[in-house]
Amino acid sequence: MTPLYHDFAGETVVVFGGGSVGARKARGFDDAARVVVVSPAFDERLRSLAGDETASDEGSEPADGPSVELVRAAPDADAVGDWLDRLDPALAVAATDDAAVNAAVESAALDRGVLVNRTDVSGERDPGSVVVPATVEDDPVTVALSTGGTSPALAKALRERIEAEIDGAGEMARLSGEVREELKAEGIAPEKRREAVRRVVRSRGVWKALQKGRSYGRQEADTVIEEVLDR
Ligand SMILES: C[C@@]1(CC(=O)O)c2cc3[nH]c(cc4nc(cc5[nH]c(cc(n2)[C@H]1CCC(=O)O)[C@@](C)(CC(=O)O)[C@@H]5CCC(=O)O)C(CC(=O)O)=C4CCC(=O)O)c(CCC(=O)O)c3CC(=O)O
Ligand SMILES: NC(=O)C1=CN([C@@H]2O[C@H](COP(=O)(O)OP(=O)(O)OC[C@H]3O[C@@H](n4cnc5c(N)ncnc54)[C@H](O)[C@@H]3O)[C@@H](O)[C@H]2O)C=CC1
Repeated sequence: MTPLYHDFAGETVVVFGGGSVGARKARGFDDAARVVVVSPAFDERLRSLAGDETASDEGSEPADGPSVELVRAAPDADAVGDWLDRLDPALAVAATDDAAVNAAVESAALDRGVLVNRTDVSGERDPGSVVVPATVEDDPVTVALSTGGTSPALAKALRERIEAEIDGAGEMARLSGEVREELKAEGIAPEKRREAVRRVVRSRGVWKALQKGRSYGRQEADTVIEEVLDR
């Protein structure tokens, strides 16, 4: 499997199954995509995510923009293809507790060239079938972690470790991004510029100073940069 970051902005993600797994997957996509959950019943978390009043009957049009919409229906294996044709999603998530329905979601999605996430199987996937990784975010930094479907519990445990490990990475990304743009604009020779940026992102002093605040981090970074540029 090859890890990729995919932007679902403006796309629809359909989740079949409104239980605890469907709720977790829906939450993973609702920042960017329009998420439609098709299920006869909905987990408490989904109802609060969507607001009860948005639960609508089969056939109504989804809203524009990122959102979670709950559609009350229990398509059988033969019907899931029609749902995909109607909703035209970029990704379908099979998260029902009915293996036949999940299998039908997978094959109907693969037939239509729609990405599919089968939540009830692990290990090897068919081409076009994706896994949802454990993720850590410190904007604009994101870490995605998969055990290749072998051990989701380990993915979760490793995610918790990394969360602590990359504390402050978002600030560091902004600071070092700013530094590299400035050094480029100043016309510093590429080799020196790269060395300066490499030293900043590895400097314990800069990481520590950033915890106190952006301007402290900037000061410490400037000291490191001056050393490299020898000015
Ligand atoms: C293959 C995959 C398909 C997919 O869903 O994409 C899949 C499949 C299955 N998960 C199962 C169980 C559990 N899943 C979790 C948790 C997570 N599962 C996630 C992803 C994936 N799960 C994909 C592989 C990812 C990889 O490559 O590592 C995470 C990372 C992302 C997310 O889902 O958001 C999220 C952690 C998020 C976080 O915390 O950061 C826990 C832990 C817990 O609940 O505490 C348990 C219980 C412990 C255990 O069983 O390990 C079962 C058995 C169901 C049963 O027994 O019936 C199956 C199906 C099977 O194994 O057949
Ligand atoms: N990938 C993962 O991280 C995990 C996956 N699983 C797997 O995911 C599946 C779902 O787990 P839970 O959410 O805990 O189960 P659950 O029983 O809480 O939820 C299943 C949902 O599917 C709905 N449903 C049933 N028939 C349907 C149909 N024809 N169309 C649409 N929705 C339908 C039910 O109403 C219910 O809301 C299980 O089969 C399990 O094997 C379980 C734990 C973790």
